[in-house]
Amino acid sequence: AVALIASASIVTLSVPASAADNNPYGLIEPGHMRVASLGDAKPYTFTDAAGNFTGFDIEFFTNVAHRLGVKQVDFIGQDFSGILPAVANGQYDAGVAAIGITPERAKTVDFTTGYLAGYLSVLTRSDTGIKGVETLAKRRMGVVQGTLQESYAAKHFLQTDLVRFPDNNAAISSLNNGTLDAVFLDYEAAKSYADRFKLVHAADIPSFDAPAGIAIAKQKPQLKAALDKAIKEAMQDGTWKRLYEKWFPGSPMPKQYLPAAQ
Ligand SMILES: NC(=O)CC[C@H](NC[C@@]1(O)OC[C@@H](O)[C@@H](O)[C@@H]1O)C(=O)O
Repeated sequence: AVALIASASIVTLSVPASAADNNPYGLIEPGHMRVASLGDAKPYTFTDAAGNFTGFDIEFFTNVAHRLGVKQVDFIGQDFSGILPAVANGQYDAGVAAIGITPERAKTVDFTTGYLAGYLSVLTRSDTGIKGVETLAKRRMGVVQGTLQESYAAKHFLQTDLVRFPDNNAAISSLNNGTLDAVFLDYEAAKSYADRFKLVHAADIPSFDAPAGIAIAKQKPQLKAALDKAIKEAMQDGTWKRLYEKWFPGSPMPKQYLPAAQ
């Protein structure tokens, strides 16, 4: 038999050096970042009265992006459950919204090093009699789809009716109109909604094993390395501490993000 020797001609598409140079982080648009975030997770990420995104995560990320030389950072509101898939498919350069780093989520996206560790909190009304997690049985509790609160509640609050919502606002309005007995969300957001609507803090569950990180698409090692470096710099020069005190006044401060003793 005649052996057909296939001559594989290897075509190397050489990307012009300039293209690689002016977009080392593989951004959708060089020098510009499109970031998926939330409008209703005050004080982490939210839109103010003028419709501008602000909050701890927003200001911290913007500071970090500027350290990468990225001048223009645009935040776009998304339902939480849509953020990671949209970051993974390149619709956004990053996802920033107090997104806890977990092995499950790291199958879809890559995360930077963590920048915020805190609690998951149960929020209720003063008339429900809910005092702690033991009093959640047979009650209706709202969670935002795709959050750690959803997976934690599904695993641990087996006697509780879980109702899934696209965002915090929808869940909180159901709590306020009485169709829910509680909502399970992040500690600082719970505090903000409690102040605004005279709601009551019922329980805090530590989530230190899943600190919030910046979500980026996989296969972007230069972007990840640059973001990690900038995050560490922002912690070391006291930026992180200043922003934490600005947005979470009076809250216990995790030690691991403070300037290391020189
Ligand atoms: N913005 C949201 O609704 C995110 C909800 C939820 N945040 C959990 C968390 O990242 O919030 C910030 C810190 O307290 C972390 O320790 C915590 O895991 C999550 O990642 O699912």
